[in-house]
Amino acid sequence: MQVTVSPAGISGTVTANPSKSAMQRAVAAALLANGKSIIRNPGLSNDCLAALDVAEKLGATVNRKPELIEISSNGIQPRFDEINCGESGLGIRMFTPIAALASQPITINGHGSLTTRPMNFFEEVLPQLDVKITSREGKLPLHIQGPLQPKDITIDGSLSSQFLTGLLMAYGANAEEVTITVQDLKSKPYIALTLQLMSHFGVNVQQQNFETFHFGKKQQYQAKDYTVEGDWSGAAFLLVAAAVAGKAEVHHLNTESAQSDKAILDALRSAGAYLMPGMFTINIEKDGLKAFEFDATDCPDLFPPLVALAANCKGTTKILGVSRLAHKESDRGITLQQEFGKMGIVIELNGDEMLVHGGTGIKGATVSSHNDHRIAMACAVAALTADAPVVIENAEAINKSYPEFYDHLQTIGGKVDVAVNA
Ligand SMILES: O=C(O)C1=C[C@@H](OP(=O)(O)O)[C@@H](O)[C@H](O)C1
Ligand SMILES: C=C(OP(=O)(O)O)C(=O)O
Repeated sequence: MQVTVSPAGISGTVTANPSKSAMQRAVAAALLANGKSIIRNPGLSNDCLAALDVAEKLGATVNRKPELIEISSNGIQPRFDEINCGESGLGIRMFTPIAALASQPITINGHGSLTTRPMNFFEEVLPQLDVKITSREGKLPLHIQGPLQPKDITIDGSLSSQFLTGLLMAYGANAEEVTITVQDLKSKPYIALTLQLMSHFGVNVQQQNFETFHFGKKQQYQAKDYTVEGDWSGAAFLLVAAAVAGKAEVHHLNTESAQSDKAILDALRSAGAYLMPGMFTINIEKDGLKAFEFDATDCPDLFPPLVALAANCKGTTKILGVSRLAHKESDRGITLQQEFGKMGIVIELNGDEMLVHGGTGIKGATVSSHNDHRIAMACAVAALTADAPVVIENAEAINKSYPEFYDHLQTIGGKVDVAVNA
């Protein structure tokens, strides 16, 4: 699908889409519980749909209603010997240890960019928990056979927090007096979100400094009623759109959320945007924008919207944390450099540092999403202040996290033309 976004002013009110990070965790917890859980404001992005499909294959019954989803479960009781996590990094890294709670052999698969993302962690760690595993040299498909036995273990958290999220969720089902110790954990707020979600579903973990995670007496996930929060990582694009091209009011964003990407507010403030945050509504308006510095090591998904923001800020913006981007849906440091380069914005990559030379004028161009949802959305936002339309190829990539994105952009004034067959 090809989408053309034309330069336009932004003005309007919109409600943030549901967070796929929260939704996927909730589906996993509902699967691990006994009884009927209700998920309100459910996400229907591809990653969320993949999580629902995995939950069904591992034993849950999913009943979709107009405003909510019911998930009934009796814990892990696989109905199939293969699960498919779609393109979701969180999905595969969370559901692999969960599937390993079963004693039967299971193949874990996925498609698209997920087939090239590293899973070596599991080969190092799962055998220590009595799980047999083979892979295609650290990549999909994974063949596992449990049952996973929670034990004291030390792991490396530097590549991704998602592996720890998976272990925490799986341990929650039957761990007793064991501790996970983590070295060099990145993306810590995502672990705070995991612990918050687990606690909502009745499993509490004692953590210290995000280094040790202790499970005391045996606990059990309880079926719960859960409302999915608005997604800061998707809303970041709308907020930046307003900051560079007009104004907007975005609803259903919790400023007290555990989501790491609410840090977009700090970056917008540093860039000089005019912000009026309420408890669940953010009002934002364009003001004199200036280059800024921001450390995105623990919120790597903010790089694409930050680059769209920086492209509009006069001067050189410095963003730290580039090393966190290599293994996402694309190698995002490089894809941002390439695609923004086509729009006339020079980006330098110096080790862990990204320098964006902004305020030089954004040019109309044909760009590629590299099948990466956040690259497509960043280019769409950059188009708002370009000198001519920007054509985005493989624009359907947004469906991974935010299928409503182009509609939402239009709701607040964006000019978006979709060529379905292109
Ligand atoms: O746990 C999660 O929901 C996520 C964790 C982050 O990954 P890393 O821990 O690999 O940074 C983030 O990039 C991803 O989009 C979602
Ligand atoms: C990297 C992302 O997700 P995941 O790792 O879950 O595929 C993302 O949403 O940008």
